[in-house]
Amino acid sequence: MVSISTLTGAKRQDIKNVLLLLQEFVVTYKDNKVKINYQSRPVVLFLATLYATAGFGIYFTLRNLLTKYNEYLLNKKINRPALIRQSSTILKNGSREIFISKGNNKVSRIIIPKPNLDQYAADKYLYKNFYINQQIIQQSSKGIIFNSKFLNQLSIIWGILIPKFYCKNTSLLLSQCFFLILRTWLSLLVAKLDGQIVKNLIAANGKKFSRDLIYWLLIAFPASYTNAAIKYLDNRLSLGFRTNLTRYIHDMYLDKVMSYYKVSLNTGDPNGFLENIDQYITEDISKFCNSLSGLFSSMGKPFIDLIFFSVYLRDNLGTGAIIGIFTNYFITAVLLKRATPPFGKLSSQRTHLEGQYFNKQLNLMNNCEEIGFYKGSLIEKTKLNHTFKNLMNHVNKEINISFNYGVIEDYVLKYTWSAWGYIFAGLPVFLDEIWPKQEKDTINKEAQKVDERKNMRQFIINKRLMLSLADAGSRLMYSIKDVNQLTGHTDRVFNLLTQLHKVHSPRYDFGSKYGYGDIHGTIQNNFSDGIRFENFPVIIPNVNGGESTPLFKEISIHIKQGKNLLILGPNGCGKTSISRIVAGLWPFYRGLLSKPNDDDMFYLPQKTYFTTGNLRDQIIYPYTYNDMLEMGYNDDYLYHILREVKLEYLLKREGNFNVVKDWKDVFSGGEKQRMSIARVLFKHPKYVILDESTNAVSTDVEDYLFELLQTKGINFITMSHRPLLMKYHDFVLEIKDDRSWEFQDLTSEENLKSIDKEIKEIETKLAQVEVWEKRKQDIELFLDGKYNDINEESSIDMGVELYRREGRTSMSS
Ligand SMILES: Nc1ncnc2c1ncn2[C@@H]1O[C@H](COP(=O)(O)OP(=O)(O)OP(=O)(O)O)[C@@H](O)[C@H]1O
Repeated sequence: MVSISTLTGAKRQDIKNVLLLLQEFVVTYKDNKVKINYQSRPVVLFLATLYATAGFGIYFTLRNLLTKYNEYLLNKKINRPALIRQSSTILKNGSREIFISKGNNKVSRIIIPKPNLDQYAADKYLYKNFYINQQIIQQSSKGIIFNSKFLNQLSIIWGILIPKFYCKNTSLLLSQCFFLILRTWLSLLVAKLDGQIVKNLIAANGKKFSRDLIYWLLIAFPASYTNAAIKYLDNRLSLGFRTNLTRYIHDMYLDKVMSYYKVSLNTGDPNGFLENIDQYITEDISKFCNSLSGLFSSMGKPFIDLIFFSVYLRDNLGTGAIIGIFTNYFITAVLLKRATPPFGKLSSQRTHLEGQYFNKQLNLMNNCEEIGFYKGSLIEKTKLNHTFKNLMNHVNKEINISFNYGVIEDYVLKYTWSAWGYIFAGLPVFLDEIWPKQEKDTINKEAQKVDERKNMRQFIINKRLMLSLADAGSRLMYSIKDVNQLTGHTDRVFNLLTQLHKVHSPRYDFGSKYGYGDIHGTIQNNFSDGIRFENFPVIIPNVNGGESTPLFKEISIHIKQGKNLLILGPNGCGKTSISRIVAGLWPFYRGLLSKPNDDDMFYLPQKTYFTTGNLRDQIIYPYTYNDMLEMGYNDDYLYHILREVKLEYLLKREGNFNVVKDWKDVFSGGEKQRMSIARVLFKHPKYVILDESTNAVSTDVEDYLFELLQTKGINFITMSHRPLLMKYHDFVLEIKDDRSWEFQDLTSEENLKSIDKEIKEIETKLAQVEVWEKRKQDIELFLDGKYNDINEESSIDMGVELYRREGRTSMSS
């Protein structure tokens, strides 16, 4: 503790003064001189905020307790919650039920409403028509008074953000508006109170000063509450927008149409091509939602301020002053708008470049092993540096442009407008000063003092309001930059939605000029008698659509139920392309394709995909653990499957099925393929399409796996370039180098005979080889001088031939 006696004289005096002042406050309050009006605005507002806070607190606590109780019941119902990870089930009403692991062996349940597929079909035309309208507008610019591409785009996206009036986002938006108005009103009260406090101070009216100080502290509570509420609602609104938009996109992106695949091939249309779509879905949407919700507070608040303050100031300063202020605002706003660089475009370019850099890094991570083997560090570094340099150049350019603009903007908005504010706030004071001068002598001194205090109070209020007005105006101007940035984000999000709608169309043909080509092929699903191709062309989807040349001549074959087909052909002849068309990844331009139900078919791609998750998830992919339980299977069954594909040691090694690893890096090439076959056994489809699915396993394991599939009664269509696989198949479709094809029934009498004949021929040739090997040994012995036991059939001529071939120089031996 510092004793007062130890301080210097001046400091001691200061402290004494403060203590005296405090004492005066206490005494005045004790003497009940300070009269608090309990019906005054600050008190009412304070109490209202207090009650509202308590009300909300009780409501949210009850709600949390209810949610926790429901989760408790749910976790009790589910025996092994820790095993349920990211699983989803479709409920009867079409909504999706998702269980999300919360750690501590607990899960929470989330319901995602059923997507409205009709809406996507209808919305497609909004995006298509937008571009058609834009083209028309560009062609005939006359006659259209007002057209804003940005506002048109935003109005279309708005339908996703707020799909109907009675929804969560509407209530958030209305609450936001309420708090924005409340804040402006509170600012007015604060300005008045400010003026009052200064007036009391000048008048040295301790009683009123204390009262107003109490009011000030009381009103600070609702004011702070309102400010926090605006920020809170801002974040919640952004989250609400993002949820709606992301769900809308996910529903289109990840449904049966497989837009995620089609978008990746959407390279034909240079305007529509979405590079780094992952960045569009993650970063761009988030930025768009943040900047849109932020704009409500950054524009809404100054806008409401401008209206409120100017109405109030008009009463104090007169209409002329308000017109003067707004004329100044308008002129500077127009000038500044002209000087504003294209921030939206710049920010959209930066996002694009950042995406490129991010993806190059991701590519390095995903392929680190391969790059390591190739010793490709240097070239990867060069590429990364190049992309980074592009990004840095752009950011530099942006910083430079922003600097110049920043100087002008700050000078005009911060200082010129404030100076203008001072002038107008001071006007009534100066005018009052000038006007009563003639009667100066007649006015008594006391009245003059009262007038001065009044003037001071009015000046303080006006100054505060004027500065707030200038601040509101400048914030509105600053938000032009935000609007510009929002324009860039909106354009990117709109482009994403347009492309998704384009590829989502069933008639989408991958990049023809308008994206919707002539797809005339007929697909007959639920075909019960195997698979049938009639005049089936294999066409690579491209700008020419169905008109481009098929990879090989059109096929017409029928593989009956229970039979297996082998498709043979050299690299790049189009084997995988057949499965792409059958699986619906590529469009079917012409002909007829009859195939079983989608549920009865399973495709094993050349490159096995491993999902993030545990060992179990790898076997049951694409099913979830919940699905597995519903299908009546358990972990014992999975162990049985692992044994069948000779991978049971994995379970022993890893310990249990719940081990989570990056499985693509853990499994060897052969293990990956055996794991794929395990998936087939789990799914047990009628047909499986195997695309080089056994080329990494040894021939004995390959034999075993094919026999396993046969014993399980699973039919297969195998794509390969190894004729050896014929023995497991009934038919072979061989694609030749000249794009022709040959179809053989390996089980026909004729074929069986020719195979027998071929086997005999091979056996004869093998026997011959054995004879030749024996003779060769005899000759070697002869040449080495050990001629005692040469076979009679061996000849000197053969020896000479061998001698010449092996380049010996002397025949002395
Ligand atoms: N998206 C695409 N754009 C352009 N060409 C493609 C595309 N996809 C495949 N192709 C081409 O189509 C041809 C057939 O490819 P496909 O993958 O069907 O061959 P494949 O017979 O399965 O070859 P492999 O035996 O090497 O697996 C190839 O020449 C390939 O380059």
